[in-house]
Amino acid sequence: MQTKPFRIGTRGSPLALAQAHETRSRLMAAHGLPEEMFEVVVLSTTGDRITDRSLSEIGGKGLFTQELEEQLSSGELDIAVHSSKDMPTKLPDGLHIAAYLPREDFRDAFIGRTASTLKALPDGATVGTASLRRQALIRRLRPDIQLTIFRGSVGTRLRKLDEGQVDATLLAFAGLKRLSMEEVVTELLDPADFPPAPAQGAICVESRIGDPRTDALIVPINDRLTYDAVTCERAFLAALDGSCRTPIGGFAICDGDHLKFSGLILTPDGRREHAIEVEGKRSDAEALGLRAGEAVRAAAGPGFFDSWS
Ligand SMILES: NCc1[nH]cc(CCC(=O)O)c1CC(=O)O
Repeated sequence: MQTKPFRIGTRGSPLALAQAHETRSRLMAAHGLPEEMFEVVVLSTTGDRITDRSLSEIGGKGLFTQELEEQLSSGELDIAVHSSKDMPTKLPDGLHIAAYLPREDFRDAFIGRTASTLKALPDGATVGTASLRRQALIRRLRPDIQLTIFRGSVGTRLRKLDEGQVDATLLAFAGLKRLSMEEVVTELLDPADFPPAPAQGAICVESRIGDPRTDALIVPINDRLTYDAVTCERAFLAALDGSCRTPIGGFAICDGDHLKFSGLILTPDGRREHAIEVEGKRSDAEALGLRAGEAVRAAAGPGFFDSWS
């Protein structure tokens, strides 16, 4: 009997490819299947083609996922592998996140050229980042710093740093580790005062709802701790509408059956903020995230969200 290879869709950036290959390796190991059973299919997305503007300017997170999701819905792909952080909170009808791989370190990494820590940067130093969250968190700690929009792949950003375009940049530690580039990191930022983006550091597998062949393959590679933590974080984002113009940080930590979530929203200038902590049962992960999002939204009041839109 001839079996069609299982088609794994991914973007073509080095990080995306590393994530797709990790997913394939885990599938091969979980089922004892040979590499030929899996085909990694590389697609270019709108987000990959536009690299000179910030994501919020060009329309947000969906730009990295749309092409993959279209091919998934049409049956061209069996799964799509993504950075969970890049996933919109609402997925197209008929698709869902079927699994999360074991999460990598979710902290942000500081990569300094003229100083090794954020605190030690000279007055008025420049930092390159396109992330509204990182910009707001930097402004909150170091209002003197000049921010430059920095996009492109991890390699592109590190090259710009090397060329001296900025004094420092920030990247997800997880991405650097997956690319075996962690030696460039000069400081790991403490999530207590520099919370990561919700879902940072977690690879997710998106598939069609009601596709038993795919479910049978995917379910064994799901990491339940990651699933619950990221589900909570994404619920927090969803409760806040996940607008990509709102700087939002947050992370959940699972310990046995217990889950603790810490979230933060701030204004882009980093001057106003609302923090929240909730904890409870891991099985209530989604409800806890929603509750945290609703509480922080109520505490902030509508004026908080209007003040910059
Ligand atoms: N938006 C780009 C993006 N999406 C996911 C990661 C890192 C890997 C991860 O969070 O899993 C990155 C790069 C970065 O923020 O440094």
